[in-house]
Amino acid sequence: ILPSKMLALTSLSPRPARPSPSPATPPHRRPPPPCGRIRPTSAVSTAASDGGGAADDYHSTIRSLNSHGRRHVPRKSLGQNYMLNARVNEELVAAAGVEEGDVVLEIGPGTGSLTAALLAAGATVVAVEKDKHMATLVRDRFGSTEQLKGH
Ligand SMILES: C[S@@+](CC[C@H](N)C(=O)[O-])C[C@H]1O[C@@H](n2cnc3c(N)ncnc32)[C@H](O)[C@@H]1O
Repeated sequence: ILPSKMLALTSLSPRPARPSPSPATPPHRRPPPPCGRIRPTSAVSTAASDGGGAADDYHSTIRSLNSHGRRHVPRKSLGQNYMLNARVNEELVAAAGVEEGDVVLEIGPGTGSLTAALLAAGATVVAVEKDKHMATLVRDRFGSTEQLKGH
């Protein structure tokens, strides 16, 4: 079943016809395809830029990602994509029924955007982040507070 579905999807998106290679340029001499440099902002979600969220969170997240004199490139292998819309995080926290005094285990806080909403709701957050750069970023973002325990 799966292969035929995949074929059906492929048939909905036909590839544009390739231009035939110039006879003067042998295949092994063709220049590589253009590949633009990945800008850090293009590699993260831009939910806030659609007008649906808090602009401050978007800008502070981008600043955090590029702090410490480095260019953060999200790692696909770690599923690194980040929520930039503070309102969505607030809705997630409300939907989960997180209340003052709750203890929440957050696996993979990333930039700490959901962490911020959890802390604002009065929860104590135990955050476990595998990427040491992201872990540093979260520590820097919130400073030392009894409400956040990072690992
Ligand atoms: C989808 S991103 C985080 C999203 C974040 N909660 C937000 O709202 O922006 C997933 C995070 O989990 C981290 N991560 C991936 N594998 C992990 C693991 N095994 N243990 C802890 N953190 C992990 C990644 O480094 C990344 O920061």
